[in-house]
Amino acid sequence: MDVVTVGESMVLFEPNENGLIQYTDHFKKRIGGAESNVAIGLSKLGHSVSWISRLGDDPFGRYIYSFIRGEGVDVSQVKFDSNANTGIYFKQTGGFNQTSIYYYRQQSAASFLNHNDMKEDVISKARFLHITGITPALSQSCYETVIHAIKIARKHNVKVVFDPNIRTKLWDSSDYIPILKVILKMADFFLPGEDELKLLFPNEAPDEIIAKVLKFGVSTIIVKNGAAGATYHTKSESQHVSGYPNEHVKDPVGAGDGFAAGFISGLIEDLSLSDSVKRGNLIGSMVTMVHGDCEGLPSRQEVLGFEKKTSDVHR
Ligand SMILES: Nc1ncnc2c1ncn2[C@@H]1O[C@H](COP(=O)(O)OP(=O)(O)O)[C@@H](O)[C@H]1O
Ligand SMILES: O=C(O)C(=O)C[C@H](O)[C@H](O)COP(=O)(O)O
Repeated sequence: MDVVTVGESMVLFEPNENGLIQYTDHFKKRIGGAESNVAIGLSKLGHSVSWISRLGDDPFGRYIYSFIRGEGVDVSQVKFDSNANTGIYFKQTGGFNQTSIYYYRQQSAASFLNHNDMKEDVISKARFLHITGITPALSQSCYETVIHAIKIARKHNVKVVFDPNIRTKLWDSSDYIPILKVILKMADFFLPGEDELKLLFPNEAPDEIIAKVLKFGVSTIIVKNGAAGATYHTKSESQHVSGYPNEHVKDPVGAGDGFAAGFISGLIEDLSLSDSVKRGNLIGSMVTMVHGDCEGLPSRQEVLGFEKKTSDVHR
């Protein structure tokens, strides 16, 4: 495997028409989940990736399983649990030009992930382990699972990519600060949004934060900044890589995961850091143009077509 990732996926319900959920009668059923978004993105770019998770033994679980498997992701490490439900969530994008997320995922099947679900022979053979800050927010056993997976990765020189994906609705107050810092200190690549850096290091200057994180042992920090692109920092250089602003943003959710898929894909192909960030920016931008968290993740041909676009109609 090129990449292994672990985390929860949920069925996502989104109003069929622009409007507030309170007044909506019809919903479109989709799927979401940061780690499976990244897995699907990598698979569509031609890489081998395994997604580890737990799903309820229910129709939603089977729908998610088939969808992710259908995108070419290895799901051999996914377990069905007959004693817990698959998580769901609702997304309101229409209305007042603000996206709101409502989770129904407490005690979900994925919140019962435990360290026995992490197989050394699976993780040790990968080049990268992708971890987000969502999984440790789900339960104590999920937190321990993530730490266990990272320890296996480090033992076998598998590089750890950490996206903090801070979801304040999943945490009690600012509990995420010490917990996500434990993970950060074990990571090789750190992919925060600019806003997330401020949440993790309140009242500290950006330069000081970068210096501190590099001292933790993280080799590369990539700070994402929406349409503006992203800036990467290593011990020896800092460089801003311009984004791909577009006038067709339909849904911003999933851009960060698209970025992660593009960036990791660049690393797998031994592109330079700058070109890997550029690919992340491109895919992040493409994801925003399509409704849904993962439906805008492009294939390799679509990436090339987008870069060389000469016409709006392809026939
Ligand atoms: N409106 C946008 N236009 C173009 N590119 C975007 C836009 N929003 C996000 N992106 C791309 O996706 C990346 C990740 O998005 P961002 O919103 O910064 O991350 P996160 O969701 O993790 O906070 C950005 O660095 C950028 O490359
Ligand atoms: O919220 C959660 O728990 C999820 O996993 C659902 C979403 O699919 C990702 O959060 C999208 O993440 P971004 O790419 O950062 O927008």
